[in-house]
Amino acid sequence: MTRTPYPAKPAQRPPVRHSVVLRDVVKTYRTGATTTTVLDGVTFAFPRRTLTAVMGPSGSGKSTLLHCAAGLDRPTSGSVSVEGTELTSLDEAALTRLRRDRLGFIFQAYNLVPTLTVRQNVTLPAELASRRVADSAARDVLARLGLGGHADARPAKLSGGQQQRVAIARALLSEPAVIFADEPTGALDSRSAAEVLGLLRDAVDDAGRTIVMVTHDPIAASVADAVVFFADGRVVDTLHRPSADAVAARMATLGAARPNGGAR
Ligand SMILES: Nc1ncnc2c1ncn2[C@@H]1O[C@H](COP(=O)(O)OP(=O)(O)OP(=O)(O)O)[C@@H](O)[C@H]1O
Repeated sequence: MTRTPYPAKPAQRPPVRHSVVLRDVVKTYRTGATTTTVLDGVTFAFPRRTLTAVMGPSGSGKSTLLHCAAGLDRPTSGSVSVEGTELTSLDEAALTRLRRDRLGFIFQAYNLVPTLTVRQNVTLPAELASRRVADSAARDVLARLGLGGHADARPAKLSGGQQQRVAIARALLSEPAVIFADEPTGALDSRSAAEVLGLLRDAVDDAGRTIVMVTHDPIAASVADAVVFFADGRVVDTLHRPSADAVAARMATLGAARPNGGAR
C-alpha cells in the first residue's frame, strides 16, 4: 500500500479554519527566587473571520495572552500558530515580517510616529509591506473615525482618544489577516466607542478579518461573536453571541464587577 507523504505539499493542505491557535501555552516570569505563572496552559482556537472578545479580572493574563498570540512575546512553553504558521519556529526577523505583513495592532500605547501626519501614519504599515492604499480608502476610514479634519495634523496635536482612533484607522488600512486589539474603546466616549466597534464588526463581516479583542467593557464584548473568559491564566468559559447583561453577569461571578456596572 502506498502511504500519503507527510507533510502534505502546501497546496494540498486543508484550508485554515482557525486563524490563531494556542496549544498548552504557559508563560512564567521569574523575579529572584519567585516564579509567577501568568498563562497556565492555555489551549484555545480563534476561528477565522470572527470577532472574539477576551475578558477577565485585572491581572488574569489577558494582555500576556494577546502578546503571545500576536508574536510580540514568546511563551515559556506550548505553541502558537497564526494563519497556519507556527510562531514558535520563527526567528525574530521572520516574526517581524509576519507581524508586518499579516497582523494589525490596536494597543493602548498608540505607537504613532510623531514626525508623520495622521494620513502618513495610517498608510505607513501598508507602504512598509509594499501595498498602496487608495487615497479614497484612507479618507473614508479617517472620516468614519471622525478624523477627516485632522489628516494633515501631527499626532501630538490630537487628544488621547483621537490618537487611539488613528491607531485603529492604521490597523484597518493595513488589511491584515488578524487584528489584535487591547482595549480599543478604553479611551473613547460612548459614541466614538460604538463607531469603532461598528468598524471592527465590518472588518470581520465585510473584509473577512479575524479580530481578537481584549476588553473590560461588556457592551464592547457583546459585539463579538464569542467571549472567552479568563481567570488566573486559564480559559474558564466561553459565551457565544452573548448580551452585555450576560457578559456582565459572568464577569461578576469571576469577581471582577465594578460598582458602576463595568468590569475591572
Ligand atoms: N514582564 C513581566 N514581568 C513580571 N510579571 C509580569 C510581566 N508582565 C506581566 N506580568 C504579570 O502578569 C500578570 C498578568 O498581567 P496581564 O497584563 O497579562 O494581565 P491583564 O489580565 O491584561 O490585566 P489588566 O486587565 O489589568 O490589563 C500580572 O500579575 C502582571 O504583573
